[in-house]
Amino acid sequence: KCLWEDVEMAPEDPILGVTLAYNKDTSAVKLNLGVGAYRTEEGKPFVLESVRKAEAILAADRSRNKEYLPITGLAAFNKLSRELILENDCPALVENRVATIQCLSGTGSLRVGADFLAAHYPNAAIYLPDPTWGNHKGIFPASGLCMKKYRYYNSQSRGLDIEGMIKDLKSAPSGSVVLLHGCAHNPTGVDPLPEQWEVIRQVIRDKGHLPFFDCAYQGFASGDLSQDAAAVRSFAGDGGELLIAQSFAKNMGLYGERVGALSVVCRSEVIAKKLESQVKIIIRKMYSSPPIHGASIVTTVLGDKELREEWMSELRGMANRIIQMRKQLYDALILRETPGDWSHILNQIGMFTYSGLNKEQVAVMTRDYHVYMTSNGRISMAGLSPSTVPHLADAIHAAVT
Ligand SMILES: Cc1[nH+]cc(COP(=O)(O)O)c(CN[C@@H](CCC(=O)O)C(=O)O)c1O
Repeated sequence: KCLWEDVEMAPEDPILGVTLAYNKDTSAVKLNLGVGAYRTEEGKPFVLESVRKAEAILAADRSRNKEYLPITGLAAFNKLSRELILENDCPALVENRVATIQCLSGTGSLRVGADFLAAHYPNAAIYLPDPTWGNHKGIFPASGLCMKKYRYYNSQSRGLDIEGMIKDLKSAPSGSVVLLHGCAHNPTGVDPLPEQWEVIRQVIRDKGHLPFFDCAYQGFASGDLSQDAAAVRSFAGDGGELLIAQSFAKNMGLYGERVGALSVVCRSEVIAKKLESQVKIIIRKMYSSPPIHGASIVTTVLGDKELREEWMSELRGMANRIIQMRKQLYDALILRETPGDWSHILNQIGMFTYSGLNKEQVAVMTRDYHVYMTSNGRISMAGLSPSTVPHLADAIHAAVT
């Protein structure tokens, strides 16, 4: 018998596998609305102008080399990244209480954070919103954390189940880890209102829970970096501990560069230094040090006033295009008198519409209209353009009538 003959063929990832199926489809009208990656009106991936300019600056700089970065990554990147998510005058920053470590994009930041918690915050379960980004359910158990869930989405109202969420957070054992989406909740596109965030924050602090923010879409949801960071900042400003995973995949279009950061807000500078030293031990044995190029792009863009301004306007442009697609899809369904209330398409925030279509309806749309999306009914709005909205509306209409 050959070695590994009995190894099972693993299933494709529910999100990334959609793209593989899409690529195999030869139809001229196929639509990839699966992976959360921005596309232009022409349906093409988008390299931001501010990023191209930053890369030109880097390429022209003959003093640069390809030496190893420190285990914690590019120091200038770490500083700029934490200042982006937290306000410069945030007490935690002013008192130097934040340890920031460059990691492999959002996924890597979550995984390093999870390994850190498994080692230094043992016996606590991590509570995930129901539903949540699929890979959360892979990352945390891989680090050895016990996973629980808290109610989040109300499928009847298609809104936040704030009562259920608060009840579950209150009944969780004190000191539990609570995973929160900073903005643009994936897959529902439903975010707490500012006043609801304040209730959530108070319950978490009263219970001594440890909040872990996953911030993969800062600036991408509303187009405004501060608005999208408001929830995280309210926690960081209250003096308690906090973990933050950041990603520059979407908001700077650096998907394949794998640029992100894990920040741990502590109660003192001394504790932050000790935590950083322990996170270094975890990273050294995992991948030793992070890639230099993407972090250098982010540092160049954020560190230059003009490039940062240009980036912010490109960010608003991407967010606005997605909002336009929401309006056009909604109008197309109204025009077709498609049965059902579709106002959630307009009310949801960020890249995704959580359509409410079930997996059978999704299967019909794929089979008959070559529309590719995740089986939970999530539609990546960035995959749409004015010319393809009618095709998607036809597919949804057929699926629900
Ligand atoms: C909430 C959330 N957190 C973290 C990440 C990780 O992103 P990265 O920085 O690239 O490691 C993503 C990407 N999720 C979209 C991209 C594809 C994926 O699943 O990965 C998605 O949900 O389509 C998220 O949606």
